Amino acid sequence: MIDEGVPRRFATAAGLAWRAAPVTTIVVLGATLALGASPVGSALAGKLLIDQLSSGVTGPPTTLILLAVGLGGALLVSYVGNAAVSYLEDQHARRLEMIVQDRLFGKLNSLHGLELFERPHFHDRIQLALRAGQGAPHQLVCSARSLLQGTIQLIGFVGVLLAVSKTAALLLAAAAIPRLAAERRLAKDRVGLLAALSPVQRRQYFYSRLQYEPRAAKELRVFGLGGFFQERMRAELAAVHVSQRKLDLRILRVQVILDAATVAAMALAVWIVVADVSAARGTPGDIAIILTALPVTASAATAVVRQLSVGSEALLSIGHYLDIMATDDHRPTAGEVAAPELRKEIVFDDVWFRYGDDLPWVLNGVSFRIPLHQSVALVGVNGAGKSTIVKLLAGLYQPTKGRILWDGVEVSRLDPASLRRRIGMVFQDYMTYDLSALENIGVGDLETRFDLARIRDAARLAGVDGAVERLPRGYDTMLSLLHFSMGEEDDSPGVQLSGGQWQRMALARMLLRSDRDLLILDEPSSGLDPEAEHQVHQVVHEHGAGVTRLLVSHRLSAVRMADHIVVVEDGRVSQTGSHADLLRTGGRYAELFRMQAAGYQDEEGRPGALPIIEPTTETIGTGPNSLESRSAPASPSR
Ligand SMILES: Nc1ncnc2c1ncn2[C@@H]1O[C@H](COP(=O)(O)OP(=O)(O)OP(=O)(O)O)[C@@H](O)[C@H]1O
Repeated sequence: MIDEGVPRRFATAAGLAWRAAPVTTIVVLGATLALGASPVGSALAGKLLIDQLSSGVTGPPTTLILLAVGLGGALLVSYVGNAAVSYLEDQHARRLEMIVQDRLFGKLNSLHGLELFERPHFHDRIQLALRAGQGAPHQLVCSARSLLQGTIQLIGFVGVLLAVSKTAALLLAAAAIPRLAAERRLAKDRVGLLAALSPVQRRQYFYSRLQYEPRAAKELRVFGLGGFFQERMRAELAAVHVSQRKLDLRILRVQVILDAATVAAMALAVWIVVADVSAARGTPGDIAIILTALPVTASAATAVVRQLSVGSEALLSIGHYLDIMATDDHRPTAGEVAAPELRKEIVFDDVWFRYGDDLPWVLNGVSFRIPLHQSVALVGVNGAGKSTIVKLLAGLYQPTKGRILWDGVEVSRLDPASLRRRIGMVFQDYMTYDLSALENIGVGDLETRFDLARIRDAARLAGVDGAVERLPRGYDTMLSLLHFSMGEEDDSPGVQLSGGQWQRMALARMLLRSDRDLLILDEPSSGLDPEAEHQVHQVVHEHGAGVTRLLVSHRLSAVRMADHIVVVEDGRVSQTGSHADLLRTGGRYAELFRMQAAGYQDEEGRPGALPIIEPTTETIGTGPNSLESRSAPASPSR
């Protein structure tokens, strides 16, 4: 929320500006003082020149020369100085942008949980903070500079005006007061509108992206949805425009009234001075300086008020930046203990969880154990809570009630980064990065991301090495439909893998971490054909032997190899045991298993063309049936 105090916001902006470029800040400050004084200097030099020439007294030529040089110098400072300061400000703005961006993204990357990233409000706040972060500190620095420059100018000219005519000076000052109040109000309205429009703009962005993203292009064309989303995008944009137009109209109305009042005050002031000079209460130089000073004073006053308004708008926006920087992960105990090597077991002890206070319970007291060096498979129907269990174990959410224990220490007390270094994981909704094939696997372990030999080993185990080798640039091929073009001319379509091949890339990414304490595989083979799926599980089984594993799969033929099977129903554990135990005792698992097995049997009850797969000793990556000798079905898990 934007409830940070103005001094705090100002201190933040000034601190950022100073850290971005201290020398530039000092130079700009000095130049600002000179620029603020130069118009007053040139006006005074002009008045003195005119008075000197019109007095008829022939003074020494040195006075005239000095006045002319002074006038020229003041003009030079204001012209050249403005260009130089504007150059320095642009440099300053870039450094400021870099610092603010570093801090904002540093903050976002330091948030360990997923909760915040799934909230629309948080996304709106990020957008506002990014916008504020990019523009507001610089806006504030510029307006502070302009304010200083304008104030010096104003003080100088008001001094001149006071010397020439007090009434004229007071008149102009009076005209500036309502402008000040109105601009402050409008600044608040502008920032308020920005925040109010954020959700609308988010939706508009979402609908617009759908119309050009390659991932959505298929369905949009097949279902003929282009016009539908275009219309929705249009409606959101129209709503944005209506609100903006309302504010623009209000600003226009206020400004027309204020400008008219200023012009009237100026006309009155000129009339007063002209009357004074006609009555021999002034000199021709007074008229010259008043004619220069009046418009400059009026525009300096307007500029000062405007800069106050721009500055306060920037200060309000900085509230959004501070808001994100102050965001916490609601993890009061996290980070106290570095995750130790797993020596005994992981225990889910009466774990309850729901995704929000107003949402239903997803886990209702889940308890089970994952003993060291053993494999546990989670089984259950869609929505039973399996992926939620997995995400809780990885520390991406915290249990609402109950405990998850890593060798007796609550996972919520462990430093999340150290915990994740001990885990290798494949997600059900794995990522497909717009990076090279090498990096797509290499990001699984950043420390060895350029170690081609290790990456190839992982790819071979996952059965995708051959497919990658056949790509136009092998492991250096960019895997992206919208690949990062190498130049203007390079507009060839990017390379994409099939759904199954992508899944194997995700598996290879995890296999780079197969030396970790715990491997978590959430539906690692859903996009693979049955034989490939069996082989993937075989690899995980053989390669992961001796590693503690948690596996989620709907294919019960794949989980039967697990040491323990945990059946999850409606957020509860309904059965545990080995495959044989569970078949013997009957119940939900036996029911599901028989149902799936029946699908693979012919009418006489014999195994059909796709048998329930028993573990074999076949090695992945070699032989005619190796994964990579066959192309995977194009059926991504998402
Ligand atoms: N981020 C989320 N926010 C709110 N609800 C969620 C979220 N993720 C999952 N859920 C809900 O939690 C319940 C359990 O989901 P979960 O993904 O854990 O089930 P699952 O057993 O893995 O299902 P599947 O077999 O379909 O993958 C579902 O009702 C789902 O709607």
